[in-house]
Amino acid sequence: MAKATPRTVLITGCSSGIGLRMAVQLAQDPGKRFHVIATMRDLRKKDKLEAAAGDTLNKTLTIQRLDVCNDESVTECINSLPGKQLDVLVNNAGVGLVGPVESISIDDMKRVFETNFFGAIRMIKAVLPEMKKRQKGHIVVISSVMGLQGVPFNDVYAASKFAMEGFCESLAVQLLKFNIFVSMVEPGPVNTEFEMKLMEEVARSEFPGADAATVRYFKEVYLPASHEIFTTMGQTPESVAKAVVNVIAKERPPFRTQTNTLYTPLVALKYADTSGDLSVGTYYNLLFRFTGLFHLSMSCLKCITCSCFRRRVTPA
Ligand SMILES: NC(=O)C1=CN([C@@H]2O[C@H](COP(=O)(O)OP(=O)(O)OC[C@H]3O[C@@H](n4cnc5c(N)ncnc54)[C@H](OP(=O)(O)O)[C@@H]3O)[C@@H](O)[C@H]2O)C=CC1
Ligand SMILES: CC1=C(/C=C/C(C)=C/C=C/C(C)=C/C=O)C(C)(C)CCC1
Repeated sequence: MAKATPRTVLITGCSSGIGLRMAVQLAQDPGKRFHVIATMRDLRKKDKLEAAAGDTLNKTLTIQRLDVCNDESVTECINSLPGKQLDVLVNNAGVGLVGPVESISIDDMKRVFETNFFGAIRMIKAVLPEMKKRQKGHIVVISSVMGLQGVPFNDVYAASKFAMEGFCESLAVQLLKFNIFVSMVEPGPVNTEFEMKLMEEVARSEFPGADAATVRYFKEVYLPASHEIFTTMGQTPESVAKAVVNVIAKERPPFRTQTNTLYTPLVALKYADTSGDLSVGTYYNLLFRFTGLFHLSMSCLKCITCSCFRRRVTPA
């Protein structure tokens, strides 16, 4: 039987982290099912991807410039594709933002929405006409657990991911009529440059406009706890990439995929109590009341939700 033509997959934000790993895993697919257009806004950063891509470079993986915040850049990149056609779009490019809201300028907040929300929508708008014409396509969004459940001091970042979730939940229904699938991938903390970039910004800020108590809660309570979460629960970008490859490979891809089972119970709290008090109260307790016991409570959480525990309760 003749081999199927590889599907063209365009990924945004491939200079580092999850984007880079997704690009490489798809390009190295043993069945050669994909041709990857790995994009980044600054081609001076392409060395790391080139090295990781190895001999797939310019075979199953090509690198192109694309800034999701720039109309011309997006048009130029899409127009350069044969027939302007794309089978899978992976919206991965994203930026974080942490800190007390009082100290964050509206311009900085807008920058987060420009990338995480409008950037992804700019991409979706650019590929939809062709996908609809061909009645075929898959749009993947690297959302976050913070697109489902807020986390203190991440208010604006969480809002940008919630916005994406609402947008895609609405769009997915209409697109099914055109045989186009939408998939949200929701990782918990992932050990990429993401956290380091945030910590660099935090180190530079003097938190203008925020009161001393809030700054103290942020620096002395939230930051160490958050670091602990990345250490105890953080996934590798490779494992998130693997989850995305599985989603892309499915004939009927799921709408939602959480990649970190350790984090799932924290998200589930809001569905267990529709008043929302259970999740707000639990986050409050974890952050402010059990701070001394934080390490222990995280270990308990890990124990309750880890896969070895599940294995014991699954019938043989
Ligand atoms: N790390 C984590 O804990 C989690 C991350 N996520 C999400 O995963 C995605 C990838 O993040 P991750 O790999 O961790 O972080 P990285 O910081 O390693 O990667 C982010 C990527 O986005 C790119 N990017 C930023 N702005 C633009 C833009 N305007 N146009 C094109 N590319 C851009 C960056 O490029 P450049 O190098 O030029 O800045 C970089 O390649 C993001 O959407 C993030 O929100 C979700 C859950 C958890
Ligand atoms: C779970 C939890 C916390 C931190 C969660 C963090 C830091 C999650 C990070 C998720 C990321 C980085 C998603 C990216 O999109 C707190 C508030 C410390 C204490 C309460 C319980």
